[in-house]
Amino acid sequence: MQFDAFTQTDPRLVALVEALNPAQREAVTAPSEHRLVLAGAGSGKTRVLTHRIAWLMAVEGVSAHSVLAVTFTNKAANEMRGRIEQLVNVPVRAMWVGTFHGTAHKLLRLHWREAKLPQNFQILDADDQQRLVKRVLKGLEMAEDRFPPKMVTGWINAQKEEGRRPHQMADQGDYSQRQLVRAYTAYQQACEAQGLVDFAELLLRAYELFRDQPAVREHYHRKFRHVLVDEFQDTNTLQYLWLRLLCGPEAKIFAVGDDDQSIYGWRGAKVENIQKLSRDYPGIELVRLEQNYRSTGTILKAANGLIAHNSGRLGKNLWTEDREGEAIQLYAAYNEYDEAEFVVNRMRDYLDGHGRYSDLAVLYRSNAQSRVLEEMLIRARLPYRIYGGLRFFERMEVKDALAWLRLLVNRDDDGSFERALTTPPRGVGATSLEKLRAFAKQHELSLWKAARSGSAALGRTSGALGLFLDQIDLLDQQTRELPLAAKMEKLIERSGLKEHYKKEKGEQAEARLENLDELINAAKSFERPEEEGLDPVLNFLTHAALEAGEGQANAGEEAVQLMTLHSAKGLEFPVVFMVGLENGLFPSMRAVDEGNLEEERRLCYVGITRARQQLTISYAETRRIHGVEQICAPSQFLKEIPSETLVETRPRAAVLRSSFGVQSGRGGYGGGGFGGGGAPRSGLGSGYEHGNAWRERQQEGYNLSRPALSAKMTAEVGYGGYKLGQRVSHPSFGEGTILSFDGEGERTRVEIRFANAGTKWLMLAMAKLSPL
Ligand SMILES: Nc1ncnc2c1ncn2[C@@H]1O[C@H](COP(=O)(O)OP(=O)(O)OP(=O)(O)O)[C@@H](O)[C@H]1O
Ligand SMILES: [Mg+2]
Repeated sequence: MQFDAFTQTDPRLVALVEALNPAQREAVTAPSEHRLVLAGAGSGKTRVLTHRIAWLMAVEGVSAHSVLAVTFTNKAANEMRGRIEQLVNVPVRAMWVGTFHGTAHKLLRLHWREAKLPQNFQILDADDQQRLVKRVLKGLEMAEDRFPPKMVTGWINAQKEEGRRPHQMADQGDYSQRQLVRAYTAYQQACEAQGLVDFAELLLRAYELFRDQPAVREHYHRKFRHVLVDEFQDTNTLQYLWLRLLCGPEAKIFAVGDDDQSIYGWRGAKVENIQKLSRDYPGIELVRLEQNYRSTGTILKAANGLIAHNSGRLGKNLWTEDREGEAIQLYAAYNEYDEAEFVVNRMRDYLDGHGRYSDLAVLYRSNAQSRVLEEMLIRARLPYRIYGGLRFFERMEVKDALAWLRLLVNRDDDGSFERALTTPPRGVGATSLEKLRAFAKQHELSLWKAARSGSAALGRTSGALGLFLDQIDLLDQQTRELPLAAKMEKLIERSGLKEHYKKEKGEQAEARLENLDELINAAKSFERPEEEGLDPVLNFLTHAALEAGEGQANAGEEAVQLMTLHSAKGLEFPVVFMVGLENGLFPSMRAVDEGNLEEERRLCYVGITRARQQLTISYAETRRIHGVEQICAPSQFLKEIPSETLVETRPRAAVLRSSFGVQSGRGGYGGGGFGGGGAPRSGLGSGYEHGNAWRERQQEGYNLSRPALSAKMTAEVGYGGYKLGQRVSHPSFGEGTILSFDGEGERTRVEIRFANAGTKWLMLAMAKLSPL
């Protein structure tokens, strides 16, 4: 049916199609055919999908029962349902809208018998799954060091995601592979026996249900006449196979996606599914949307320019009618604290102009980056929410490591005692722990004291426990004299936590290890000399406890949003900060090593295109990694973004920043050595001014290394003749590089990274340095 006929008859339908451009309208109102909407970010794909459903219901008389819509997150599913209800003005509870996992779960609940599951089957979450795999490995006498449970779990999940069952792999591969298949078989048997279903199994079971049960398949073939999928580029092999099975001969597929936003290849997503879809449904109508409605001209130009560096794209041309808008602000921070402070200051400026907290989003590559941002947001009393994740000090691995530190400080802290005793696991089981608890309670002792009592009542437990107690005492002795960060580092190593999380493998493990490293960085920042007199360990633990309970906004409350670039997919915000654009961080070292630079570039494209009006990009010239200040090179993506869309922002000379010892060395450069300056100040960012140094540097080929840059930016300033980036020699510590200064006059302190003695703060006046 053509929309024109309706525009005159029903005002609701007028509204439905009026808010669409001709290409979108065409996609929404076209007769039912298979359709693939392939279009760039912000071109209205999700909007078209939602309107399509509303149109089908309102005009084509399609019942809510016969629609299946698959989205990427539960949140997106809820929003989509709400939007459709608004458009058609009736509740659409009967409609199936959800994620792939959610839909599979629903099907298995409804058809547990055909799926050969017990009616009350339970979902195994990632932790439970891991534990079960561990038990299975033990039963098979497969050594944990050769087959770490985390690795085996990951392997099993990957098989399931490719649709492979153990029997299909029998007698294949080398010895290790055959052992893994043996573990998969036994694990699967254990799940079946106990009525347990893990996440990957949800999808595989649902797929097999459709494959093996013609009655079920045909029922859904009759039911679902319209199957709509958002973010199609990130479907994996099994999801695609399942979609194909779900769609009967009468069903029409409506898939929307963007090959330039495929960012889950590392998790098995196959962007090739886009071509596959065209091959498997030869008559499929391809729709292209080219007008972007989200971002300003400048932001779009930056995104287009960046993504043009990828090869093998399906190609599209995205434009906007929107005004050019402000230039993208680029900020070269001295270090991560300076970067976070800058972000918070810009947020304050925006909020002063009566903007809302929820307009603001900070996007980062790695989860661990949130810590410093959180610290600054809490200080600035800006409510924030971590979208799709936990606050830094609430993350499991961070709490695990802190439990060990707490226990060193206070052996009678029962919570920390239990946590440290059981993570990493050391063979003290639940029954033994129960016995210990009972004994402690009965004698009114802490768990530590109860365990130390060596009571016979604790039975066999005492062996493993005794070892643990001795380990804690020994660690305490060994680390007593160490500075806080070194102590933390040693604890993370010696407790076995690092090894424990390493075994997990994959992106998740990587994130946990990064968080543990970040914890060492956090500890380092508590070694500040100005806080001498206060015990840094206690100070640090108090800080961690307080931050875990502060700042985060409650659900529904207005808040600034923090999230990884991956979780930002599909979302949009008026003001976006993309932080940490440094080689090694973004693009991540791992991605580059593994040849996934193009996926990283797509991730950057996703980040840029989340912004509606303002985008600020930043990188730090130095960043603490493993507690050591490292000099960073700006991300290669910065070079790939058209330079005319960027303008460099820098602190004004008058604003010598203060609060975080390590960063105020930056004070030197506001005076002017760095680049051209001279550009008019923008109305935003009152403490900052904008220059065209960036452009000049680009013209220079932008190949200055960081030390060269640092030297350049401080060329005209310095403390007592010393400059940032300068090489110096110290009578005891040897040669090093100046990283920052703090304080003034006689009280000036200098931070130096020594080649053989680590990084140290010294009083400049006393330090007996000589320039090299
Ligand atoms: N025809 C239109 N008129 C006005 N606004 C529109 C139109 N089409 C889309 N928009 C708006 O543009 C923004 C981007 O739309 P949408 O989120 O649907 O894009 P998308 O293609 O799904 O983006 P992404 O690739 O990031 O998922 C939304 O705010 C949407 O409401
Ligand atoms: Mg979308």
